[in-house]
Amino acid sequence: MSLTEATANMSLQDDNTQTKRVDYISWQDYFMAVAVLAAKRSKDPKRQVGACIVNDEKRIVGIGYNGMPNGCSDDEFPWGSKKHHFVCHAEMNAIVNSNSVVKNCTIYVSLFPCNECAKIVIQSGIKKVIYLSDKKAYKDEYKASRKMLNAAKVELEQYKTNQNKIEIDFTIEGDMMSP
Ligand SMILES: O=c1[nH]c(=O)n([C@H]2C[C@H](O)[C@@H](COP(=O)(O)O)O2)cc1CO
Ligand SMILES: [Zn+2]
Repeated sequence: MSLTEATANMSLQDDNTQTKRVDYISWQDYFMAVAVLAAKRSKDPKRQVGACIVNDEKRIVGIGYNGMPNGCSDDEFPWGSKKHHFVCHAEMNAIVNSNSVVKNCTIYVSLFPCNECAKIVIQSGIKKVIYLSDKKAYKDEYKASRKMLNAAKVELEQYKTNQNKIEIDFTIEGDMMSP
C-alpha cells in the first residue's frame, strides 16, 4: 500500500462511537404505511382506502386512493349513497396510474379488495395481496372476491405488525436536518 493510500484509509477510519439504528421500520410496515398515508388524500367522508404496489426489487410502482375519476369534480359528484356509481377504488387507481409493470407485484391495501378490484388485481398479474382490514369479509362481494383470488392463485396475507403506530412529525424532521 502506498503512503498516499494508507493516509486516505486512515482518514476513513471510524471512531465507532455510533452504531446502526435498530428502530427503523420494516419493509412491510413501510409499504403499508404508504398505503395508509395515500388513503389520507381521499375525499370520501365515510371510508378512506389506500393501496401501494411493490415489485420484487422492493420498488414502489403504483400508489392509489379512492376518489372520483379524472374530470369528475370532488365538489360536484356525490359523496353520499350515490358515490358508488362514480368513485374509483384505491386498488384500481394504483394499478392504472402505475409507472411500471405490475405483473408479479404485491399490492398492499388498507381494506381487503372488493370483487371488482379482485378482478382488476387478477387481470393485471399481481401475485400477492397484503391487507390490513378485513372488516367486510361477511359480505357476498368479499366472499366472491376471495373465491376469485384463491382460484387465480393470488396469495393473500393479512398484515401483522408489532408496531401499531408510525408517527410523522414534520417539526421533528426539521430538527433532525440540523447538524
Ligand atoms: O376495495 C375497495 N376499495 C376502495 O377504494 N373502496 C372505497 C370506495 C368508496 O369510496 C369507499 C366505500 O365506502 P362505504 O364503506 O361507505 O361503502 O371505499 C371500497 C372498497 C371495497 O368496498
Ligand atoms: Zn374495490
